[in-house]
Amino acid sequence: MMGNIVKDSFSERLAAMNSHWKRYLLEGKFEQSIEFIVAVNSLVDSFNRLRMSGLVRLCEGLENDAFAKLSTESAHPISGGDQESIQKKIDVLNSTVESMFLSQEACRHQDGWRTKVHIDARGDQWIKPRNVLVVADNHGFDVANELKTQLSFFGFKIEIVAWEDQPAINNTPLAVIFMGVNVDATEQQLAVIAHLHQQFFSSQMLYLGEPLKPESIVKLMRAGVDATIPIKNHSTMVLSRILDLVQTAPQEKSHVLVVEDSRVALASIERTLAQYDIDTFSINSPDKLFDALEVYRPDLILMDMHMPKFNGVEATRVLRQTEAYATIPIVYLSADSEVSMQVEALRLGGDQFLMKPFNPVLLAAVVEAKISRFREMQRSTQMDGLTGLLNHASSKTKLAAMLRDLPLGQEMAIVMLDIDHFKSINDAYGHPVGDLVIRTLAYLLKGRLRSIDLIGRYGGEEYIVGLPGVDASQAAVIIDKIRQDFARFTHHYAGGVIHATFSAGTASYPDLGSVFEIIEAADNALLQAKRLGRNRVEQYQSESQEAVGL
Ligand SMILES: Nc1nc2c(ncn2[C@@H]2O[C@H](COP(=O)(O)OP(=O)(O)OP(=O)(O)O)[C@@H](O)[C@H]2O)c(=O)[nH]1
Repeated sequence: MMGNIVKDSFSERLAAMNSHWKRYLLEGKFEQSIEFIVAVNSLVDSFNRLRMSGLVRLCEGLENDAFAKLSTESAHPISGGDQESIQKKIDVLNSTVESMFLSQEACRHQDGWRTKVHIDARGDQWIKPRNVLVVADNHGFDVANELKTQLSFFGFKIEIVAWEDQPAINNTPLAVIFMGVNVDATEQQLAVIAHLHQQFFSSQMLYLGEPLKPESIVKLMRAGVDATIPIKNHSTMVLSRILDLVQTAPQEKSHVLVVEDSRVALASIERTLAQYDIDTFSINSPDKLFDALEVYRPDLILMDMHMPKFNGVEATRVLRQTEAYATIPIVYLSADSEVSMQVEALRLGGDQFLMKPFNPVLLAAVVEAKISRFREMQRSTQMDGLTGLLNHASSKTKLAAMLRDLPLGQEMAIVMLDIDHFKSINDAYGHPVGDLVIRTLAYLLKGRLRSIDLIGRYGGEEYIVGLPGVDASQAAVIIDKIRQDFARFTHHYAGGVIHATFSAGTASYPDLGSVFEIIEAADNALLQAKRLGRNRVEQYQSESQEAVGL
């Protein structure tokens, strides 16, 4: 299960943190306390990647307390009172994680990549149950109800309560949305926010209100609000925030290629990076660099400056001449403190210089920061700015990779979708309203399809979807449900409301063998859907070369 992959990536870190703390309690050594702090820090990072802001805060509270009490070498073992204070925070963290994942597992239906996906194309598997709590007053009820209607199209269960009511909720909500329609939050409302924040620590807290003054925003944040959203933006911003929460896929592990000829230095680098869950592959000479890059495909190279044959800067200059490695981050390690040499090394293509012996916390922080910026940069070239979906080129590349990695015997459907008469929407209501419709369909697809599915913006008002484990006719059923809901969806804009529809065509592997053929066939089925009157889904059938409609 995808949920388990997410859980495993940090449950291992949580277990490591607990075991470091137990070891410290037994022996009370300074080094063990540092290992414990490093493990807490790695857990913060893990929750950060998963955007679990509540758990991040809980962990940071523990980290700060641990730093304050454990970082003085002469203070060890620390007093019983200090141990108890840290223990309490660890207990709260453990029980919050446990209760949160028990409730999430109960309502999660996502399947993993390599498991056979059991398709019930009629069923509710495709509408993921998610609950959102909305807190509103009389002025906000209209907006809250409108939000409820909109979010329910995306498969959310919304409960609206008044500010003064106590919500009777058993499961932690994915998000709590506070409506502050007319004025700044009152002291009582801030108290309600703080109370719900304490009760649902891991939920995303959003405040939807009039444009707020910075001091009002600070007050809300102190009470536990994660983000404030101007009310006029609500339909797009709230949807995108909430869909981001349910779409967060586990971050891929970071991979670092270490080029280092000293065995001692290498062992220490590998141990440090492993503690941060960073994978390493090591070579002892730069002449093996290209072979290693080819097989390992790292996100960063950690390179010793002084090695036999040729040095780190020369190796970097060679690498930078190859297009594939022109931007990969390179961090040098060196015992040489001469500034002019460091400046020259950076000028010739390196990204950062770290001194040996290195500080483990700093090494891991530099490696993670560089990798995350590198990935962000790669992402921005792969993503469409308006919708946050994959763009045309990367959709095709990813679909080819999905087909290549498809488990033996599994089908995969590709769907082409196109909004109907979109030109006339633009002409009648203007480009920004057209953009809103484009974005809403993107959100609807993101909200309704699984996180293993591929969703791309193929052209202006055209989308491409890849559904592993699904054949063309099952895909047609799934997309047809989304089509019906999209046609009913009310798009709100400054001048009123409009409705829009889309047409779609489906085709699948193994009826057709290559991504190119499947896309072409799905596109033909889409054209057929347009010819037959639009607002419908057609399925490509290879035998008759005729598209079959639903
Ligand atoms: N608002 C907006 N419009 C876009 C964008 N990209 C493309 N378009 C417009 O989308 C329209 C596409 O129109 P057509 O390809 O003629 O098709 P259509 O009007 O949707 O008609 P059918 O597809 O035949 O139902 C063009 O007017 C483009 O200018 C975008 O990012 N935003």
